[in-house]
Amino acid sequence: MSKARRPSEMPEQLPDRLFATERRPEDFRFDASVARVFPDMIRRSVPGYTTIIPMIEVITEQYAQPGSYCYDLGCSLGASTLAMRHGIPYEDCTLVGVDNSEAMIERCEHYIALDDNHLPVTLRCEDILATELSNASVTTLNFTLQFVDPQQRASLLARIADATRPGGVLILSEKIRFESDSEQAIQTRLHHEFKRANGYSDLEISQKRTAIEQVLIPETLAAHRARLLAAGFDEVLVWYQCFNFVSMLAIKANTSDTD
Ligand SMILES: Nc1ncnc2c1ncn2[C@@H]1O[C@H](C[S@+](CC[C@H]([NH3+])C(=O)[O-])CC(=O)[O-])[C@@H](O)[C@H]1O
Ligand SMILES: O=C(O)C(=O)Cc1ccccc1
Repeated sequence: MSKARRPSEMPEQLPDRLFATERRPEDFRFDASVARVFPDMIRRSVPGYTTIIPMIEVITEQYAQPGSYCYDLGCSLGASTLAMRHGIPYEDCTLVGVDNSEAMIERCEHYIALDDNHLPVTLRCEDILATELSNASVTTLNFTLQFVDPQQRASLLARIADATRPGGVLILSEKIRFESDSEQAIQTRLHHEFKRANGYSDLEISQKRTAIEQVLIPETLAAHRARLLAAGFDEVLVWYQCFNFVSMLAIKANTSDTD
């Protein structure tokens, strides 16, 4: 007899209890245990995530160009990829999602297949530092650059800017740090209060903090801005901020604007 399947092959999603009991300190990794709880984890941990995702659709609709590539770098389970898919108004655009976690990409394939929009999506299980980029109109790094080795960030952004057409954009969402120690302390406390309001205990907050310390390296808004401009973008603006989480839009001017 054939095995009963969950409706439409929906991957199993669990609540995030990864840090609820005492565990030995180990660096955070995007493995299968994180992939299983990821939708719950990111929604309860990142202030503004549930607003940023639908806005990625709005921004993509504004900046996608016919016959271009749209990239979602660090696509995880495809929330930002699907937002881009729904925003792209041209059938001849190519949408590419890239993530180097096999567990994420495997589940992402299921979510893409369940979605009601049928623009083809190519998923690459690759390092975004090595993935090929060209002819881009919209590229998204939705909370991914923060996990890249700081030494590698400038060359990645330069590669993205080089691959971006005139009038194209990079949507860059990041956890940031602040130059002022007092602002850093206040914004961090507010972020932790947000997590507490979403049901995380002090133990979960403190163990997760230790686990991400060496792998999620936040930078200041000024550092992001300067590096995006040096990489070849012409304008950088913040379109969203909640506590220490921001989303920026880096724009390549239209050639007609710069003449
Ligand atoms: N060098 C790398 N190459 C490829 N993938 C990478 C790399 N470094 C990290 N990743 C991947 O980047 C993703 C970051 S999560 C993105 C959320 C998604 N954008 C969303 O809108 O839901 C953000 C977060 O967890 O805070 C993970 O899936 C990593 O495997
Ligand atoms: O949970 C946190 O404290 C964060 O800073 C955000 C986060 C979300 C998902 C994976 C790693 C970090």
